Amino acid sequence: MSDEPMRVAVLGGGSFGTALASIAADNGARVRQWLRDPDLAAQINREHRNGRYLPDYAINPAVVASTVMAEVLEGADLVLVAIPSKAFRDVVRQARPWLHAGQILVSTTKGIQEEGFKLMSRILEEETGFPHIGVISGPNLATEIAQKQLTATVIASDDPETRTRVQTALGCDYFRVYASNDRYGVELGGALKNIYAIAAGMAAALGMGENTRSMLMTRALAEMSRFAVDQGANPMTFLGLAGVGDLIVTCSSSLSRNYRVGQALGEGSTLDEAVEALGQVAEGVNTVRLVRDKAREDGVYMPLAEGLYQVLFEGVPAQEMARMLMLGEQSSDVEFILSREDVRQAHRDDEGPHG
Ligand SMILES: NC(=O)c1ccc[n+]([C@@H]2O[C@H](COP(=O)([O-])OP(=O)(O)OC[C@H]3O[C@@H](n4cnc5c(N)ncnc54)[C@H](O)[C@@H]3O)[C@@H](O)[C@H]2O)c1
Ligand SMILES: O=P(O)(O)OC[C@H](O)CO
Repeated sequence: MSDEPMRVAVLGGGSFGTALASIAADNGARVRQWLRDPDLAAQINREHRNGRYLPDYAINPAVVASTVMAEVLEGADLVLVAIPSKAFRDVVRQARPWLHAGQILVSTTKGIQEEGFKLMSRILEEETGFPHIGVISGPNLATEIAQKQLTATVIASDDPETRTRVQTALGCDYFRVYASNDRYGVELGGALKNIYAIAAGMAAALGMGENTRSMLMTRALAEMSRFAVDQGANPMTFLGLAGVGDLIVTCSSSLSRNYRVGQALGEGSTLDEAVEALGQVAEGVNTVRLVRDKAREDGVYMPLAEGLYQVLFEGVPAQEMARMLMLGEQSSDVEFILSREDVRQAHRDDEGPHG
């Protein structure tokens, strides 16, 4: 490997993109960050601060921000795409003329494209056809990372070079980077947990207790892994940082934007009011709609996603969601040990001919 510093490009000027850019610069990389807003780019270059998304964070002065894609991508070895899912493909298309097959392309985005139910790394693949593609996901609240609180993420790719290069670029003493080859599972975990973070925020605002929160998170894990396995992911991924790890943090912290949307709904706001007050993207709002439709289409049992969908889009009061949870099927605890079908069959047998 050469002694030249790694050249990292970050697309996106939000809080996570900014924190990752600064970590890479701390690790000695030459870092360029692309964003749309020229005033924010100027502020990052002048004050080494992102006043819009992470006002109290001292960005490494070596990070150079720009609104010009060519300047940011020129010579980049690693490209991190930190753009909300709705704009992701569009931004990758803008970047495409400066991308090449030798680069490592990594999505940080925890969302789903409506057309074709596609995850972001799939979009990277479709738009480029390049071989070094990965995704990072884990318990990664940007605000805490900016405070250098200890945490870890997962780099998932079936390409070993992508995994090791990202571990080198981003791993440091407060941000560990673990590896996985289940790209789809890791990416789906990151998208799905946003649904349950909204439900958890709502439950907290409605005054539900710790037992309830624990039940909600655990049944959420069962539901998200059931769905993910149906879609082809490895269930073991959900035992890791990008599964249960990210679920716990996002369902527990009001630093999570998805959790905050849920809290606002539980306090009586409409969805529009909750999203407007947030002023940032909460991917879970869109994800719950897409996942609920997909689960229905594929016959996957997802009572929590269904209940949340009804609260968000069909005017069902938030209190009803808790009731629906308690009225759901009393089925298997861990389906990979005892299948739901076995529990159902036992009930049918118990009812017998008189039942
Ligand atoms: N913030 C976090 O704590 C966090 C942590 C882990 C992962 N993520 C994921 O990473 C992704 C990026 O998160 P973030 O918090 O850095 O940013 P964000 O989701 O708040 O997005 C903001 C950035 O995207 C830009 N953007 C939005 N629409 C755009 C468009 N049409 N064209 C160009 N740029 C556009 C905004 O200008 C801004 O720079 C998210 O999708 C999220 O799921 C976020
Ligand atoms: O602020 P959220 O809800 O988008 O969550 C941020 C990260 O995904 C937490 O890992």
